[in-house]
Amino acid sequence: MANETPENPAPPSLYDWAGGMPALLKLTDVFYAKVKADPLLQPVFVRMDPEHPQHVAKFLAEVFGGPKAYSDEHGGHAEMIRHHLNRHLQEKQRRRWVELLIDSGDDIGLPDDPEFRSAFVGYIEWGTRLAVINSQPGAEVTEDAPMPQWGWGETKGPYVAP
Ligand code: HEM
Repeated sequence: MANETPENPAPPSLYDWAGGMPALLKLTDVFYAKVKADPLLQPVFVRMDPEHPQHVAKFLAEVFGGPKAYSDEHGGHAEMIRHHLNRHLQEKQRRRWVELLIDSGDDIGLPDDPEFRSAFVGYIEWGTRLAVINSQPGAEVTEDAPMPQWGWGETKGPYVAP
């Protein structure tokens, strides 16, 4: 961050604020259990790879400023897009995906300060809408698409008590 000083350090990454890899692994574990039991989403994930929850946790970790494990081990952004091609995802399925992920965040005690949740939901809205777009007929993969990097956005940092 450009203006950081010892008195005014850079804010933590969303990854660190969320609780790092243990929190994201717990989040996707709880989330995909809900997905598998959900009538709208169950058919979409019927052939889900058993490691899918861990892969998505690594993807989220990287987007939120954590280790670059999804890029190094699983093919990066292009590979994520490839998994969504021709899935014909519908808006109502996207909405349910978002709802269940937020519910899972509450279940595992993900930080619930307004600043974190606003940044988290901002990414989830953006990412799920892209997933739907990339699942429609004719969508193509851009091989060198960079991994998104998500920060605090307009809130500029975590909640600080008055
Ligand atoms: C922020 C939004 C999203 C992110 C970050 C995300 C991330 C990912 C990643 C990383 C993979 C590949 C996993 C791997 O490498 O094994 C994947 C696959 C997949 N995603 Fe998403 N996804 C998002 C939204 C959605 C939505 C909204 C749906 C459906 C409603 C969806 C359905 C799927 C399906 C069906 C697969 C393939 C699962 C399998 O065959 O194992 N995704 N997603």
